Amino acid sequence: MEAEEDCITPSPTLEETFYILSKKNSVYRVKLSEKGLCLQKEYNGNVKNETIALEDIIGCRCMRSKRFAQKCMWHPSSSKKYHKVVDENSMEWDEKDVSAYLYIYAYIIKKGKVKSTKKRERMVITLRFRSYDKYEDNMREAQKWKVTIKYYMNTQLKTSFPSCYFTSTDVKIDNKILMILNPKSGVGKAREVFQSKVVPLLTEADINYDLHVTRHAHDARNLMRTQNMWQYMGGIVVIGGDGILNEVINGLMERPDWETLFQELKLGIIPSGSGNGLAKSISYAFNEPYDQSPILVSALNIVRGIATPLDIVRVETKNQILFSFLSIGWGLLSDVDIESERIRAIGSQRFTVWTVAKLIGLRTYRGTVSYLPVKSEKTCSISSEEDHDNRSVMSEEGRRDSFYSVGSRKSTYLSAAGSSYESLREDAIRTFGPPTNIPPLGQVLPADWVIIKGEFVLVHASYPTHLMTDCIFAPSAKLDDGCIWLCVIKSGISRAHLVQFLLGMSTGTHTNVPQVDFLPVSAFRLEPEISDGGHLTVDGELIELGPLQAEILPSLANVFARAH
Ligand SMILES: Nc1ncnc2c1ncn2[C@@H]1O[C@H](COP(=O)(O)OP(=O)(O)OP(=O)(O)O)[C@@H](O)[C@H]1O
Repeated sequence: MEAEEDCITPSPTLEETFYILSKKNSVYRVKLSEKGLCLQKEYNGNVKNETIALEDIIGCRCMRSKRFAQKCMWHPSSSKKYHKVVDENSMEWDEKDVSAYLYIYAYIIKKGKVKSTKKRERMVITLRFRSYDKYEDNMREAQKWKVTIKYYMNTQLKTSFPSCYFTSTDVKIDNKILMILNPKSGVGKAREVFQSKVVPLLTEADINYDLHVTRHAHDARNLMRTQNMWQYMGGIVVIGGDGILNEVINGLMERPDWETLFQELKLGIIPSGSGNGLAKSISYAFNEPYDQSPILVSALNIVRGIATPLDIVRVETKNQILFSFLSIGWGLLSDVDIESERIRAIGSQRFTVWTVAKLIGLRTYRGTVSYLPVKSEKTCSISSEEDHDNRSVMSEEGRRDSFYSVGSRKSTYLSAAGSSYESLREDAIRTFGPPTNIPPLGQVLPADWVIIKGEFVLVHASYPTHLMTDCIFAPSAKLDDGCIWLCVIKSGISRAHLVQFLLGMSTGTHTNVPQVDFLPVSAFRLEPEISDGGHLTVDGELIELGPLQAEILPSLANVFARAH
């Protein structure tokens, strides 16, 4: 007997041999350990091993035969349909068959059709338990396997995200998820995508969820602010674009309990927008084959329940505080993003078409860009011990009480420290969230800031790698590196270099183009000349043109990701 490859089975917890009735001399030895399943096929003296890693398993269900028993003990789902089964609690079972079945759902990485590409593929492993004469005894065996698999999945989750809520006795992952679907995102197919591609996975993974379909802009934001989010310790997931996730994050920041919610809650995104920058960045960070099946890969992140830290950026304008997870832009790229809205129906191609149009009549904008360079990546957040003149550093107490009114256009600084804000209107919505560590807008910046005054083609900042699926804007970024990656292009750049820059954004080579500055910073300030016009965007959403400053809040949020 020779093994093709070794199964990863460090001291298997459960082990069972299953016979294949249709093939004499063939058996499957199946071993379960905390690493996953080892399927060992023995046929005429040869041994073939296949390992299904635990992180690739999303769930399992016990079933009972509906009409007739199958002959094979396990098979990949891609092969023929063998027989019908029903849920163990169904009344439609076949009395003559005492077998119990365990269906194990896994999504494994396979080679794609194109060389060197990979993709995730569904695989269903069916184990038939029939050693005993009574169905109840066979079902007990199947249940033992199911409970053990779920226990291992749960343990993996606890290790990766200890603050998650679990009941100590029940191994079922029963935390409810809130799904927020934007029916208008992208080309308007989010509902269909959810029903056909996401719901089946949620069922296989036994995920308990509520679905909220947004009715208008700001619906998700209002929901976050006003509803009890503590019932959604399974996470909050948007089915839409980056704009709807931006609403969720800002809505959560409008709650007094924002701090604990951000610690406990996992946020997720199933892409159906036109940009989908964060969904791509998350998969890119963990080397997941996103491009082949973005929805499947993103939904798998969610059903496995593992989370990883994500940097958030605090954005301050003249009249509001915003929280951003993707980008801030002024000039060419933001103009393209906003102006191409009118051809939204053509999908993500709209960006390419509009960029070409903008290059023909290239505009520049006057203003001042200031930034605080990082001292070293990974530690580039602003230290609160630094002694800057005019800096507003808040005490822990002040931090919890800090709020800002987004309903009010005129706000007054009340605290001496300067980063606690109060609305002039009683009923205004308050924004909480961490305080600033940089001087308020309008105040002089410390000496370690770099200040550039002039005329710009664009100023664009990104914190994760991708602005859009096919735009790797900050190739060196990590989800939690504590850096804002700031790109500055001044007027005077040659057309050739600008084209090289734009083309390079799909591969990441644009960062080395001459006349392009690409810098990791902890914070920056933009002071555009309003009369020059142009668009200012945060996470791809338009905001009023005016002075703005941004600073990194390292690892403030947690996002679903296949972080191993
Ligand atoms: N039911 C709705 N009708 C109209 N607008 C909505 C609705 N629900 C949400 N919105 C608004 O739509 C905006 C864009 O949504 P979303 O980000 O989901 O899609 P997108 O713009 O196509 O994607 P991307 O941001 O990735 O480009 C959000 O800012 C949100 O305010």
